[in-house]
Amino acid sequence: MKAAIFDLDGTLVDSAPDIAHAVNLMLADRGAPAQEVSFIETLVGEGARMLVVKLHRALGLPDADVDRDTRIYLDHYAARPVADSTLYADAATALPALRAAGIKLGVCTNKPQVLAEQVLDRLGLLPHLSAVVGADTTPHVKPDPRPLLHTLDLLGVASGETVYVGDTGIDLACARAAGVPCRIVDWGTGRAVPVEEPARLRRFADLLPAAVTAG
Ligand SMILES: O=C(O)COP(=O)(O)O
Ligand SMILES: [Mg+2]
Repeated sequence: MKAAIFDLDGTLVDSAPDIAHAVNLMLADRGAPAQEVSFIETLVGEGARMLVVKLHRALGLPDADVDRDTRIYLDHYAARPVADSTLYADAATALPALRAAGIKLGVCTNKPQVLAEQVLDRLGLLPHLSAVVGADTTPHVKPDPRPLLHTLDLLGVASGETVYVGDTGIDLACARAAGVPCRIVDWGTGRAVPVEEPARLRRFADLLPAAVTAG
């Protein structure tokens, strides 16, 4: 394996508290009731616009307001992107170890690129990454395979030489369409995704070549 590419929200970063904070500020702006973090977390993974589409459907808010409310939500989020977000599992130690083992690292997320880079920087992961591809880096978002294929290009690796690590069926579908092996994390929303045991990832260090040889 020459490279490992990670999804961001729900995979590397538990960003649900900050996303929920921004969503609830947007809902307050329009006089709608605040929602639980655990509910908002289930709406994440298909990009900011789809989050707002799903929220509007659940709350009976008009579709016509989706674009405006997406902008308001993203403005709130960009103003306070990393107040309560934390890294999942052993991300802080395993990513430097993977890089030290000569494995190229990238992120492919449906979060806007600049916001993704800010979050990754504040949580200390950005220096370990050779590529960050976001929702607006290419004209496409996951599950379209093209953002992931673009990440492979930036890393200079082929689909069979890498692994994509994610937390949703969107990530699985994207990886399958790109011909990239996929692992689904065993935390957060990843737990609800039905995958065979070999595709399950319990800690990032299990991606290390030594962990593979040790069985
Ligand atoms: O849906 C989003 O905004 C981002 O989600 P992702 O990092 O899991 O792709
Ligand atoms: Mg995710």
